[in-house]
Amino acid sequence: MRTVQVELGDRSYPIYIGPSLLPETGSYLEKHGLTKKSTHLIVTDEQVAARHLDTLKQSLESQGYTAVVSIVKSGETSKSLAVYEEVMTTAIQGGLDRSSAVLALGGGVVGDLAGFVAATYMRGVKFVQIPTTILAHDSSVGGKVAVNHRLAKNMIGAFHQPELVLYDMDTLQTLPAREVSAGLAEMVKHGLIRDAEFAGWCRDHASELLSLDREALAYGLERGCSIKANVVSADEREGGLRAILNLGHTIGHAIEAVGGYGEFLHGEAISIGMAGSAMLAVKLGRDASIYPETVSMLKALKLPVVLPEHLPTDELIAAMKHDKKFTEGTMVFIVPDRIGEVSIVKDIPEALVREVIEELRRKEPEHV
Ligand SMILES: NC(=O)c1ccc[n+]([C@@H]2O[C@H](COP(=O)([O-])OP(=O)(O)OC[C@H]3O[C@@H](n4cnc5c(N)ncnc54)[C@H](O)[C@@H]3O)[C@@H](O)[C@H]2O)c1
Ligand SMILES: O=C(O)C(=O)C[C@@H](O)[C@H](O)[C@H](O)COP(=O)(O)O
Ligand SMILES: [Zn+2]
Repeated sequence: MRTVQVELGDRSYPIYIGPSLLPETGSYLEKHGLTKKSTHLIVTDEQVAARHLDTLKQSLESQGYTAVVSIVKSGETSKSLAVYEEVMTTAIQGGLDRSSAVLALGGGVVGDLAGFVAATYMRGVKFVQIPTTILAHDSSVGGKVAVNHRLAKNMIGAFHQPELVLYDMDTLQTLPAREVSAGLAEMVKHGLIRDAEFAGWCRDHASELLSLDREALAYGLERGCSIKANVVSADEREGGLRAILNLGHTIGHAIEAVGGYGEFLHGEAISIGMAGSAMLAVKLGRDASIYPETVSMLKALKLPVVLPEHLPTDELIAAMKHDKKFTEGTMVFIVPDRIGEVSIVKDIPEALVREVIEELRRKEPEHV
């Protein structure tokens, strides 16, 4: 088993990554001091429940824990205020109290939704992340929790750190191929922002990662989580540095919102967004190789890099103006300086963003 620590003073917590962890959840909760006197809440989705809910329930029962369960529909549309209210209803009817915890069993959708419930139920209760997707090596770490608004992603949310992250890699073996690639988008993002060698490693080990080779995955998840943990430890509430984790997200979140939260998976949308940021970097005078190199890494992981025709530029630009980095009337982008290093650049002219959007619809470097 590998352990990555998120250092946040008295809110520090471990990310346990390894096989056969889900059946041991009860023992981990005990080790982390979760009470057996209150009822807890498991939040999961239909696909994950069908595969993993019984194992979790049995593990909790065997250690003397009681939990009620809220099963939401699978997919991004469950990150909504309507579903949040449903989950809250289960928590209230189940009699959760201030010593209870919310356990998120699933991918980033369940994690963000359940986390927002944990952050707000009785003004905040304990939270445990039990991720089951590759993408969730990002979403389960760092405490950003939220639901979407029709007009903009993650618009209604909070910062609420988990007590622990229990990442049972066995669960990943049942992920559909499209979800595997989408998850790898955030993995290579962690390399692109902070570690050129790791970004190259992701490309060079793409076939192992795509085929869910356990050793490659364990290394990739550990390295991705470590990079994320370091950034979060340095800037928990995104006063500055943490914004680098948003590489590709200004365009990516706009694609998700304009696409109606369902057409594109988060990882697919930010892959196109990362290609766009690399294109923007070149337009801003960075080395011309950044764009083809970025695109080659994304394509190796079977990710999209071209923006589909049917998403109107005006709607995308309007959605981008709801980006959380958009302040004081200026567009802020995370711009690669080279592979493995990025800058937070303010005052990006809208005309330049429009140019990138238009080119992103058709352009794919020929030599990639
Ligand atoms: N909070 C953060 O820091 C953060 C970071 C990155 C992404 N996110 C958010 O995460 C969300 C995307 O997360 P995701 O990609 O994990 O999506 P997801 O939670 O929707 O899971 C993807 C799909 O895979 C299914 N699934 C999950 N685990 C499975 C398994 N083990 N086997 C088979 N199927 C399984 C789910 O039912 C779902 O249909 C987005 O909403 C994004 O905004 C948040
Ligand atoms: O943890 C962060 O910080 C991130 O930006 C990670 C992103 O991958 C993630 O998609 C996050 O939810 C985006 O947050 P937002 O603040 O742009 O809504
Ligand atoms: Zn993301």
